Parts: sequence; C-alpha cells; structure tokens
Amino acid sequence: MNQVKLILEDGTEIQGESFGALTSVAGEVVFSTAMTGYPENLTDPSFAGQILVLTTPMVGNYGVPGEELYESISRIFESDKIHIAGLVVSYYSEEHSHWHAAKSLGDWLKEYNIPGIFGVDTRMLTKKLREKGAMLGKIVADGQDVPFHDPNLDNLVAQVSPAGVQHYGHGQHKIVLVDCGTKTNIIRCFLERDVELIRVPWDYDFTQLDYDGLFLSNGPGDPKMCEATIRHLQKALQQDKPIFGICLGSQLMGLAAGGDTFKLKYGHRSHNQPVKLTGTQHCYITSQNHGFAVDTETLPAEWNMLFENLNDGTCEGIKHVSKPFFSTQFHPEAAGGPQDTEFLFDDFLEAVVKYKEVQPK
Ligand SMILES: NC(=O)CC[C@H](N)C(=O)O
Repeated sequence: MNQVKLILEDGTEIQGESFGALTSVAGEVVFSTAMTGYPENLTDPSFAGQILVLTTPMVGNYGVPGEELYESISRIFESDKIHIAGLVVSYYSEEHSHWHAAKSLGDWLKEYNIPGIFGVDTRMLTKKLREKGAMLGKIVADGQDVPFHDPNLDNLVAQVSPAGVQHYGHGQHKIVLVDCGTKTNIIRCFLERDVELIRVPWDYDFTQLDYDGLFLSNGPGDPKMCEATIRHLQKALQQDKPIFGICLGSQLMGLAAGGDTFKLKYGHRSHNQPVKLTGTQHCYITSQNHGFAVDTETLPAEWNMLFENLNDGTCEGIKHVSKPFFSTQFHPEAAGGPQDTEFLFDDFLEAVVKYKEVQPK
C-alpha cells in the first residue's frame, strides 16, 4: 500500500493509505454525513473542485454499478464522470458485494485519475471542519506537492455545463433547463412527467426561446460567478412564466431578484437535513449539498423564504409573493437521499398548466 497525506491549510497533516489514483490534488475540503450514495455523490457536478470527506465509517463495500443509458442520459449516475477532486474515508473496502456492482470504488476512481485516501479518522477531521469551517486542502502522493487552490475563485459552472443545446421527451409542457451542472435525476424527474425538455448551457440566452416554464439547475462553486445566467434570469423575472430553481438555481434566483448570497461556515451535505415549510409546522427531511445560501434579510419585499433549515435557520428556498417563481436550496430529486419532496416537480408543472390556461390561444 502506498502512503499518502491529507494536508489542510491550517497545517494539519494526516497520514493515510492510497486507493484510486496515486496522484496529488488540491481543492476545498468538505464533509458529507450521508451513509450511502457514493456513486451518486461522486458524479454530482456540484462537487467539482472539492475533496470530499465521508463520515460513514465503511465505504466501497457495495462497489460501483455498471452504466445503463435511458433517453441518452445515465440511468445510474448523476452525470457522465466523477467530479470530486479527491476522496477521504475511514475504512475503504476494495472487496464489494451487490447485485448491481460492476467494479470496485478504487478501480472507478482510477479510471478518472481521482485520488482517494483511507485510514483517516474522518469524524475527528469533520469536527475540525465544523469548528474552523471548510478549508482548503490537498492530497499529496509520492511526495509530489501541489499548491493550495480555492476552487470557488474559478468559474466551475462554465467547466461542467454542456457546450450545446439538447432536447429530450415529447410531453405537452416545454421546459427550458438551464444546465449549470445538473444532476441527471432532475432530467429523469422531468421525463417521468408530461414534459419536453430543452437543456441549454449556463450562459445561453434562453429568453429567445419559446417555452412554458424555466428550470434552473444545481451546480458547483460560488453562484456569483454565473453573471450571464443571472442577467438572463433577470429578464425572465419580468415575465410571468413559471420558474423553479434547485440549489445553485435557488441562489441564482435570489441574486437575480436583487438579494445576496453568502458562504456558509461548513455547508450542508447529507441526506437528513430537516426543513420547515414557511407558514406551517410541516417538516421534510431532505437531501442537501451546498456551501452557499441566500441571505433572506437581503431579499426584496416581494420575495419570501419558502423553506427554513431547522438546524441552523438558514434559507432553504424562496418564493415570489404573486408570481409562480419558487426555489429550493435542498434537492427534491434527491439521488441519493429521501424522495419526500419530489412533489415539488408536480407543483411546478401545475403552475405551468395554470400559466398556459390564461394565455391567448
Ligand atoms: N448543489 C448545488 O447546487 C450547490 C450550489 C453551490 N455551489 C453551493 O455550494 O452552495
């Protein structure tokens, strides 16, 4: 086994053993307390630039499934490659057993040249990240040092967004999906409904298109990097066509509305985040992966908080007071995680139906 090191910007150095690719990387070190779902997490484009620490003690034991396509998108993964910069676990199990497994996690990481380190006390590391906040860090292999690098200073969305426009489905409602790094399950959730989907790059001027509803996807990095999307969105907010945003999409909606976003100390990454629907005592358990949030205090008067995080009171979605515009900071499409809020896709499409009913034929 090759020895590798995890080094944090505060000087912490942790020795561990290598799995996956034997290579050095730098990134932002973040933790997730989700107990399952590494094939989904690792392919979620929102993790681009991040070294992911998993607190669940044993990782790899169910292997990695083989790929299957559905309407030219993956049926299994959340995008077509691994997006994390590196992986940190406590116990790595090369041995795996699952009816759907096609390879080990280590072999999968090697395919994409992504390093993993195991034998790390990930719960001690997580306590440190909770106390000091998410930190820059690096995995150093073979003594080949690399400089620290803050991925939030890069336009990561431009790196993960597709180059061209793609069409899916033949349903009645024409939805434009602005792809800032969309998770595939968002596309699957739409295709299970009565939708024709037009998937466009992050900086595409969708205001030129003929559509019934607009969807803003999740994506990596600081939402303020997406100036072109915010500019186009500001035009869409002048109209009355329904708009739904998830995660980065929620932050973009907040910024386009005139509000501000800020970086959370260490973010929310897990499958059991409680959120409360404003005006009710109704709590949903949600899947989350974000490091930024909308500052509710900065929202203009015609916008309200739609969901609130019950752990720390931060904004988990916003809503316009009269127009059909709403968003969630959490992931109603989950994958992995609880699917309890998938009904929000139906709520959005209901708003689309209502909007179309009042349009002149
Ligand atoms: N999953 C996402 O869309 C994340 C949004 C943003 N990059 C954040 O970390 O807050």
